[in-house]
Amino acid sequence: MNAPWEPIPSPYVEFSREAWRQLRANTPLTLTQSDVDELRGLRDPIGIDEVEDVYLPLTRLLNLFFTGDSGLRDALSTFLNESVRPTPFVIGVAGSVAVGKSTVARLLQALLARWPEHPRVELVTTDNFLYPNAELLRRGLMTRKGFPESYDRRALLRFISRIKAGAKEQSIPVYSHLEYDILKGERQTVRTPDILIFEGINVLQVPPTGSLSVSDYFDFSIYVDAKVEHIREWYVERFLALRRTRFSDPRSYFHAQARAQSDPEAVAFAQSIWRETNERNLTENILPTRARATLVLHKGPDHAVQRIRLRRI
Ligand SMILES: Nc1ncnc2c1ncn2[C@@H]1O[C@H](COP(=O)(O)OP(=O)(O)O)[C@@H](O)[C@H]1O
Ligand SMILES: CC(C)(COP(=O)(O)O)[C@@H](O)C(=O)NCCC(=O)O
Repeated sequence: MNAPWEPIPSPYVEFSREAWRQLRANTPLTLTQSDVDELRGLRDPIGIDEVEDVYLPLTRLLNLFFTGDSGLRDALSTFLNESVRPTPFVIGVAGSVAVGKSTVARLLQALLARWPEHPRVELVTTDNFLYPNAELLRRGLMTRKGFPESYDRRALLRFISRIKAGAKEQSIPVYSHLEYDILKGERQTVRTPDILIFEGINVLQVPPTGSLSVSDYFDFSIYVDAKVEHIREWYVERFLALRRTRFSDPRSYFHAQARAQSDPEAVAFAQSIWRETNERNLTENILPTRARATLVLHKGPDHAVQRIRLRRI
């Protein structure tokens, strides 16, 4: 019998950025710096070198997994003695608020769509499935936005299971960061793609016992990781940048507040939203899901990916 202190082998293999970039093989660079500038989030300094070092090897790996999927489908077809049709390959992208998930997701969408095997790549963010503010207020959840209970989990599950079941198209709600709410009367149409990227803080959440969760439908998942103290800084810096830009739009939820607050008051306000909502959610709900990801991208203090961990078992 093994002694209780014997270590459990890690399911991951870890790469430095230098080692990972060698795995690009001959994957061509299909984006320019100005494409990257359009795709990156506010205050995300990502450059073309990072696309080459980190994201080209990653798209090569994803393409290999995508192609390998047809082998499993053939096995199932043989077993069932009927043809099993392809379903969209679903990639989950998880991680804290302000860690830069949306840049990763948009870059992957642009890069993967340039491969001939899977030209149709859709990107859906889970904020579209948040309850509207009126419902969050009714449930006493307005300061818990982003926590698992602030999402319509049945709608999330219905969406992803219909995608996998081959529904031609679906209409889903639309969340606006500007208005900080679900938009009344607006819908996004999602046509069943070759690849679906499903991005959101809680996509790797485990379901309550006995039920399914969206991650049960993932073919691959990515956790975007960084130290909590770095993400906190990024959140506050981004809040201040938004205050100088998007919050000046009268439609912005934070418009009146941004005008009334002094600079130090704005910093204290951003720090309090971070502390009371986002950091709590990170430590209680998001970070514990990291161990479930197929791949972990670890960012350093300058936002750049430094280390990559890939599940090999
Ligand atoms: N209050 C806000 N107003 C306008 N845009 C915002 C606001 N908060 C976040 N965003 C934008 O929404 C996107 C998603 O942000 P977030 O959920 O924190 O994820 P991440 O930073 O990991 O991509 C980012 O592009 C960010 O710039
Ligand atoms: C909308 C979010 C919950 C992110 O949602 P996601 O797309 O990751 O499901 C987050 O950006 C947010 O607004 N959090 C609430 C606290 C805050 O204002 O930062």
